[in-house]
Amino acid sequence: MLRKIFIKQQFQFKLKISTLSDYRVSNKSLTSLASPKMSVLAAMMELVLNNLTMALVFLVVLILLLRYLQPSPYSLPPMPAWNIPYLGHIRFLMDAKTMGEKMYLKASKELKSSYIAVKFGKQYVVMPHKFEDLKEAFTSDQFIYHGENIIGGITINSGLFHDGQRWKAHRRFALHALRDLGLGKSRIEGKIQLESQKLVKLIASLNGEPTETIIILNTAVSNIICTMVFGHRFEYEDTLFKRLLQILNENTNKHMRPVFLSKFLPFLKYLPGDLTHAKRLKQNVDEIKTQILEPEIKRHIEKYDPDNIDDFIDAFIQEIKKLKDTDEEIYFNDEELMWNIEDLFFAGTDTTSTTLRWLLLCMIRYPDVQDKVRAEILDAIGPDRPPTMQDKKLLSYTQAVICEVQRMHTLTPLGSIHYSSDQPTKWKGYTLPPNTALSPNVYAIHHDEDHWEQPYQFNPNRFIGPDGKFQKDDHLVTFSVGKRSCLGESLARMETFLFFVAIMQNFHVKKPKNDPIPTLEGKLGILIGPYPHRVCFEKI
Ligand code: HEM
Repeated sequence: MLRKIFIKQQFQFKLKISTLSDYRVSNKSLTSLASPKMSVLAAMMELVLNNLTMALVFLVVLILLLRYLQPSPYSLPPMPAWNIPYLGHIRFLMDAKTMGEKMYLKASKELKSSYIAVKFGKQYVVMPHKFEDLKEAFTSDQFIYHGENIIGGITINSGLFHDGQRWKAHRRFALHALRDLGLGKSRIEGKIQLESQKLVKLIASLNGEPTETIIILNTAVSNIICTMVFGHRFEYEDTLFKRLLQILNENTNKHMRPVFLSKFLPFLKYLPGDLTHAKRLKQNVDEIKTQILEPEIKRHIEKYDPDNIDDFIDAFIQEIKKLKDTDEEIYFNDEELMWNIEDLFFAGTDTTSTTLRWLLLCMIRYPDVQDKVRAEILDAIGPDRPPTMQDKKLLSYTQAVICEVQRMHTLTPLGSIHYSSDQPTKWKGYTLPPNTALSPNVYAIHHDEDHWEQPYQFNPNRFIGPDGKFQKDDHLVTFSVGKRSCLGESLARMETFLFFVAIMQNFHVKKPKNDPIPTLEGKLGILIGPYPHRVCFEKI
């Protein structure tokens, strides 16, 4: 073998010499002016110069290749094939219809591992596909970060979605403030009841004419956040309010997904135009800030009365005053207040209204289920009395339907992305690189055959226990788990229940006679929601 290599090298050397002598013969201008030794040197120089570009390209490729092949001090869970150098598994991001959840599930099955890793650009992402692994990861402090908020080169500021001390201070404050303002108590329940009666009135005024549900449901749901944050609701025709809803809707459905994707492929921000939608998102956020939030905050500061804390803004102003000259002062000022309100609107509007839209769509697709829900409601509370949270225990089937819709139509199939710290992290025997992302495949968890019987079938009865009563299931992780789980979970549950029951108590939900049957496939945005479709509400 060695001999073969030696002969090959001798042959290549001879070839080089002969190439040089050929070159000397052909290039007379050089050889005629110099000694034979000099002419060989000059020919070599020219050859090198002529091939310098090639050599440079070769060198760069070699360096990149060596860096790519360099053994890593880190180890990762099994990775799917087709990891393109420097781009990674971008094929998983290419599906225009889904977040790739089904492809990751397929990869996890092929790799025979319930957790896998993928790479986008330089970013490693670990993906648990089982409830137990998600719970373990999110209830520890290992993946408690949400990562940097500089996206597409633009700072998208945030209080409640931030990290470290700032996030802790804001989350603690928001939980206390929302509780003191009546979350979990009858105060907020009364406001939701009032809003649901307004919604019922609005729907009744349509006289069974077909309507898109996005606007009316968004209006009702965001009025609850307005009541909590600003201390007042808006009339449905209010121009400013309509614009606020339009912006919120645009951000969730058009801008937020490309912005989040650009977190993984940061080079996109160098391309011309606004490919990442970051500029448009920022423009919208700024409009909400200047047109709605700043005037509201100003109004609250002017009328502030410490003995009359009515809403979230009042409570925040009180906190600013309380924490003046303390270490936490930096987290409580007008600017931080603004970001906290933005977060509450962003997190608390489309999530709840999209859940309600899925519920109504499923009632159209499963009329027997709709009839059973209505029969239960009418039997328990009759046609006139507005529902209360006390009625929940009487409405087991209705609760089961809500859970089944949340399971089948997961709003966030890849959950919310968390990150590890800036140090290597030990996880399940692997050493993950600093700032590894963790994105749970919630779709896979909600369709796990080892846990759910016939997971692809719509069957509310899976949430009914042997005693015929509603039975909750921890594997339904709509609001996530752990320290970063949804801050508005109890509000969202209350809203979903009270709005849904009020609609079912008053109307038959149908598709318009000549419209096609609305699809159960989801439309991709930052959440997965139903495709636009029209609904007829027939008064009972
Ligand atoms: C059906 C409605 C809702 C759903 C499905 C939902 C779901 C979620 C999910 C999956 C997360 C991510 C948790 C994680 O990072 O592990 C989250 C976070 C959050 N949600 Fe909700 N949510 C809903 C309604 C609301 C409402 C009404 C509010 C506000 C009042 C709200 C406020 C928040 C906030 C502030 C966070 C960030 C928590 C943190 O990082 O500490 N959500 N939500």
